[in-house]
Amino acid sequence: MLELDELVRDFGSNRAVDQVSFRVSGNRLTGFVGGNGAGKTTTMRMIMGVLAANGGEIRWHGVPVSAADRRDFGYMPEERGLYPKQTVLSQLVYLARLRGQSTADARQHTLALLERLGLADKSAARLESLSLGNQQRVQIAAALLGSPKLLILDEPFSGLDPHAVDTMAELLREYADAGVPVLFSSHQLDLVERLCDDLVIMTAGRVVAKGTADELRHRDRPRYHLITGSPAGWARTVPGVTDVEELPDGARIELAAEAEPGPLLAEALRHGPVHAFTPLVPSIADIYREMTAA
Ligand SMILES: Nc1ncnc2c1ncn2[C@@H]1O[C@H](COP(=O)(O)OP(=O)(O)OP(=O)(O)O)[C@@H](O)[C@H]1O
Repeated sequence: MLELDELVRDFGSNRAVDQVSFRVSGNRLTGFVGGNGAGKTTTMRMIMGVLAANGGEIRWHGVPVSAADRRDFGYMPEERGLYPKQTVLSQLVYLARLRGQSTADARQHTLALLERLGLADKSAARLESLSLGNQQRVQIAAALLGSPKLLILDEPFSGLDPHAVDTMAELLREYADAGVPVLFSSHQLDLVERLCDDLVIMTAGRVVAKGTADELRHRDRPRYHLITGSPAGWARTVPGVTDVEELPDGARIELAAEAEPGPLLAEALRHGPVHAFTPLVPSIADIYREMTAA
């Protein structure tokens, strides 16, 4: 498990990362979201040791992370950084060898990864001759070389077509299932919703929400959509109801955190037929908007 404990980073007078604490656990995909300039990349760079922290601690399996630990971390940096003029295969084999693999293993592993990422026919091509999405896939392959014990991926899905997104999502799930903690940043909230087990939301350098996706979805007061065929303003008088948004055919109703929906439904039935009574669970995008609203 990776733990960030009160991490701080300043650029001059700008505190880009402000007392950031969260965990990235094995068997979990952790989505890292936040607006432009929220501090995600800076946090990831500190995890990788590319940037020093001004305060706080990063622990790997309970002890401060070392340079040797970081050599086992797979990293896809925001600035990408492979060589445009070199062929795909030669630079990936070179990187795998830097991670300690023999040439034969490096080649075999690289070819298997390229096959998996749909790039088998591009292995002899120069990186710069590939489409942007395919260059992105090569960057992903670079992060997965060797047997990474942790994956830190800065916007791994940007620029990928839907099939590549699915392949990438499957691949990340396999790493997580094998016990590799995965932290990935993304602005694609639908994708984060679909993929992640845990979520960290940052705004202006601070973590404003974190937890399992389910915890965050059910953190708020429960809300229900009631359809009765006529405005349900009467719901305001039901014990436990904290807010009613009347609709032409019913209402959207909020209950107090601990309130049960039974009395509300019973009262609705007393007023006439009930066509629907549905819990309204916020999406990750709803939660994100609420947590990052100025
Ligand atoms: N090398 C640097 N020098 C000065 N300021 C920096 C540097 N790197 C980042 N910053 C500042 O730190 C803050 C956080 O930036 P960061 O790139 O970490 O955000 P981010 O959440 O990754 O944003 P995005 O989603 O746009 O990539 C911003 O105010 C940014 O301008």
